[in-house]
Amino acid sequence: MVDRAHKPSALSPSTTGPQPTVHSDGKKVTASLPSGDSVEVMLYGATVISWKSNGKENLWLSSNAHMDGSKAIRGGVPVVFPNFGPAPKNHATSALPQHGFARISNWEYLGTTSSESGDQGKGSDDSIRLDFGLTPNNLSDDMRKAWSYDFSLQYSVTLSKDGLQTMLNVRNQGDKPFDFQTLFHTYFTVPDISKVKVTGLSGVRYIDKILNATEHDSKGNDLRIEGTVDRVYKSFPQDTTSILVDDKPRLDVIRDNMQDTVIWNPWKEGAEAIADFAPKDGYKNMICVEAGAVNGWITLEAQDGFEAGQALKSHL
Ligand SMILES: O=P(O)(O)OC[C@H]1O[C@H](O)[C@H](O)[C@@H](O)[C@@H]1O
Repeated sequence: MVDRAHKPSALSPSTTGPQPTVHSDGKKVTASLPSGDSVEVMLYGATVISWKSNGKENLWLSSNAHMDGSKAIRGGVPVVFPNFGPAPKNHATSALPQHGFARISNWEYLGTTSSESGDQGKGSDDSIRLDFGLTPNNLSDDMRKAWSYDFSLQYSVTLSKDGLQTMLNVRNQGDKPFDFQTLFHTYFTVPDISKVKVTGLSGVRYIDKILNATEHDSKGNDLRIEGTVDRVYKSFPQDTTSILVDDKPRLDVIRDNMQDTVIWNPWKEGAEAIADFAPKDGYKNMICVEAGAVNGWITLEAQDGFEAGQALKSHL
């Protein structure tokens, strides 16, 4: 799957209608649709750093984010694998850093597929998929030693009008099972956190990481952010979590084969303590809604595969 030959960095122009454009400079892949939607993905971490709908940004990116591959990128959509949070002691992931190695490894760009559904006029492509791959060959020696399983990841980022889908395909290429967690650590930008409501949490139990990881029942359907929030909502009955601004839908996160969602805002104190979080009052303009499989571990048998993801919809 990830051995697929590299594809050309730009699609050839066509006479059939407006076409998506794709550009890769070896560090970043950028794709745009005729509708004014665009996405930028760094090969470092396969981190989506920008997703625009109609030219308007949906994601938050720290102005102090490290873009040189020296540290996980603070903002956008970092990919968490194979452990979420600090790795537990006495576990196969114990020697790995917080949130694993996927967000701090250099991925390969595998190529592009565009498709037409006819919505934007005859002959025009209205979605474009960018594929990225990661295998042990792409890991640093330290990471390979710390987690020595034979795996492959294919990460597909599909841009469509008002939508972005991210799908992760995990394969165990080896002869012994491994356990993993995964999550899309999506930082959304919002105009004013005091006007934000998160819905779709009704009836979901959560682990509150700032209350000694104690478990609670969500009260009511809506969550307002009025201080530090760091919660793992687990085993959702419903697929969609939404961000509303002034009671109007702004963004939807639709899980596909992922049961959990982390809601995180570091607030003032947290932002102060995170060196690459800038500006320091940026917590007023962001919220992380992180779809994942992080409550417990997924065991992948030898030669088995797992696929899961999220579809993001923008109402901007
Ligand atoms: O600072 P990072 O390693 O990027 O982690 C940022 C945050 O990620 C998740 O949302 C966790 O639930 C938080 O506990 C953590 O602080």
